[in-house]
Amino acid sequence: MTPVPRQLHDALPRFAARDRILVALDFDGTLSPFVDDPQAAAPLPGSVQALRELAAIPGVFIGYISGRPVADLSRRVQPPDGAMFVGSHGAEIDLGAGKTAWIALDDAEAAELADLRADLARELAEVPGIRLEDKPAGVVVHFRQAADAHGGLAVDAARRVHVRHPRAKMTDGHQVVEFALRHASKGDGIAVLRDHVRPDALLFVGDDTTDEDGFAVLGPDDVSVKVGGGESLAQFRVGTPQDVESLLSDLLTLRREVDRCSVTGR
Ligand SMILES: O=P(O)(O)OC[C@H]1O[C@H](O[C@H]2O[C@H](CO)[C@@H](O)[C@H](O)[C@H]2O)[C@H](O)[C@@H](O)[C@@H]1O
Repeated sequence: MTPVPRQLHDALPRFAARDRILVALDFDGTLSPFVDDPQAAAPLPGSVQALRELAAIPGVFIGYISGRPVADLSRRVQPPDGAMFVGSHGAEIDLGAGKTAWIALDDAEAAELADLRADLARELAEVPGIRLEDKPAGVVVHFRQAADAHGGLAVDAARRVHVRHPRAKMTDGHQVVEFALRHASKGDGIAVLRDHVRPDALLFVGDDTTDEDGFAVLGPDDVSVKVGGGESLAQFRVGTPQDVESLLSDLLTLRREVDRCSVTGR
């Protein structure tokens, strides 16, 4: 684990000292390092442990916010009790205690998705190393395992398909192009979590283009952290999911101290 950058290190104690804090995390590229097979992605153990221990401290709430469907995300993150989930980039919500919003496509949307998927499969049939991932309201073209030139061909093919299916939202990600028939965003998801928890401050950590919608809805008391390079609205930046482990471990130490002082009155 590497130490968290100086400015973020200075901001964490203020965040940790607020009464109610919401710790919200993206999954792929943030809690989990990227891997070739999306089904093999797993959170780093230090982050899993820190989140479990944070969740057990009064006033701390944990939320996972991902492009993955909630059913996949909630199995994969090894969550603490009481954790909340935003999946499919904001289109699915699980706040626990039956407070859920699932995607149920109507017949026209289901037919559109089936057409879109078939169109992609046809266009990509001759491109080696491409994998399609199905989601409740969309489909993802993965080219992490393709040669660079083939990745370029896959992106071109995806753009051609998009012209024929303009109702779908197309988003570029890390070695993926994603199509979705429901146009929610991680900003929408964060708004739902905020409304539910009513925290004094919120920390959101993410690495991808879709996480920018989350950073965009944060306020002056909140803390935003981008993982990796590229343009970002986030206030702070770390390099890797291993750095996120360090960040969560530091936050745990700080919040334990806040809790200890509130119990002993010192
Ligand atoms: O919002 P996230 O939790 O960051 O999810 C975004 C997409 O992540 C997954 O794809 C990414 O991770 C894969 C596994 O490491 C990697 O192979 C791929 O190249 C990455 O783009 C996931 O498969 C998608 O469904 C998510 O939308």
